[in-house]
Amino acid sequence: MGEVRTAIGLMSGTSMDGIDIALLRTDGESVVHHGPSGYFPYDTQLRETWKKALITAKAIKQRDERPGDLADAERKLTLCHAAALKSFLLRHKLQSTNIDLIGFHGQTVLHRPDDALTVQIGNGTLLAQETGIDVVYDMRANDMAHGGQGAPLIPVYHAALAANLPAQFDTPAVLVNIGGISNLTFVGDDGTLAAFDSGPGNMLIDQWIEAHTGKAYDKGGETAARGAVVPSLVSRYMESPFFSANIRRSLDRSDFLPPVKGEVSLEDGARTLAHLTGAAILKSASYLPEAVKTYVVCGGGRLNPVIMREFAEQAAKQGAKVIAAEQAGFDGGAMEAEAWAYLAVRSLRGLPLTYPGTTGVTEPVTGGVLARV
Ligand SMILES: Nc1ncnc2c1ncn2[C@@H]1O[C@H](COP(=O)(O)OP(=O)(O)OP(=O)(O)O)[C@@H](O)[C@H]1O
Ligand SMILES: CC(=O)N[C@H]1[C@@H]2OC[C@@H](O2)[C@@H](O)[C@@H]1O[C@H](C)C(=O)O
Repeated sequence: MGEVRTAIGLMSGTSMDGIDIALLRTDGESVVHHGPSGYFPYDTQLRETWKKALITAKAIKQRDERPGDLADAERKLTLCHAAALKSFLLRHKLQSTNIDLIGFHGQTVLHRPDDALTVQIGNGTLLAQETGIDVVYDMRANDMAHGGQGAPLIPVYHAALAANLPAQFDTPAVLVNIGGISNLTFVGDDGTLAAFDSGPGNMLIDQWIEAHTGKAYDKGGETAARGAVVPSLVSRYMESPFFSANIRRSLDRSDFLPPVKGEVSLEDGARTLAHLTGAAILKSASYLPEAVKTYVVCGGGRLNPVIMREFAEQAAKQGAKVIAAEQAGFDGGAMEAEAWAYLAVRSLRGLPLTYPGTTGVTEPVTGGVLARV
């Protein structure tokens, strides 16, 4: 076993709803201890700032460019992370000297795998200065530099967790993250690892709900529960070349757009998009090496009962079961942040973050930039 470190992962995902934090003790291979976790939501003003940053970022040609208001947004985002971390430490009676390392994802503002361009705003050097803790950041770039999709990065952590899947669940199992975008990791009984982005997760539902109600998401799937699936709309999304291409591409938020307002009712739109989330995962899973028996769902989508029901009904037709991460003993809310802690420790040890089977990278590669205090 390598040196066990206490690491904190900080994740601000494509939903742009807030910062997930989790503490992990690990050597980057085995997980020795799952520590506390937390969530620090962004207020409306900050969410607007990140949304503007997505628009500004479209002008970026080289990944270190920060046009217009982007440099300001990056500083603001980094300071938000520093504040969240400090309050997390306080809440759990921890000192910065108790923490060896931070794994900092930042906020993806642009992701164009076809142009080998991925940009996460977040200044690792500033975060190290502000917190007094070493930071590993920018973990996607090296993968892309070696021909990878730059995402998903979580599979190596999913694989570590899958080794502890309770025996009552049939294998092969797939861990599915339903965040803004969904991604999945297949862990074969022989250890085969296959992973990719699987389609829109919650992001279309969030945008659809916000456009009609001003609310950030469909809490408890309440709106979707009152609607009906519109098959023609499902078909339109499923006709996207994303689902039929020869290679599995990673996704940017802008790759799928919500329906046009007025096209269907608010309720039918929400229901149809919840159905689509499951349909997209299952279509993408058809490219896996074997038929899946159990889908273990993490990420915010597991908290939308309509997504879970729609997904479970469609999966059952293929003989597969859908369970929430908690049913398998995992923390489905903390998993991404834990993964970033795990990846940071792997980066420090020079261990691979990604593999040909996970991002299509040419060979297993490490990644990340270390900012020392
Ligand atoms: N109680 C709930 N009811 C319905 N939906 C919920 C609930 N809680 C969270 N969600 C959904 O989950 C989303 C957040 O999920 P999550 O935090 O996993 O996304 P993310 O990490 O930002 O995305 P990604 O994994 O793509 O980077 C919210 O935007 C919302 O759509
Ligand atoms: C470019 C980028 O930030 N991609 C995210 C996004 O959100 C989900 C999916 O698309 C996944 O590929 C990735 O995040 C997860 C955490 C990952 O890299 O594993």
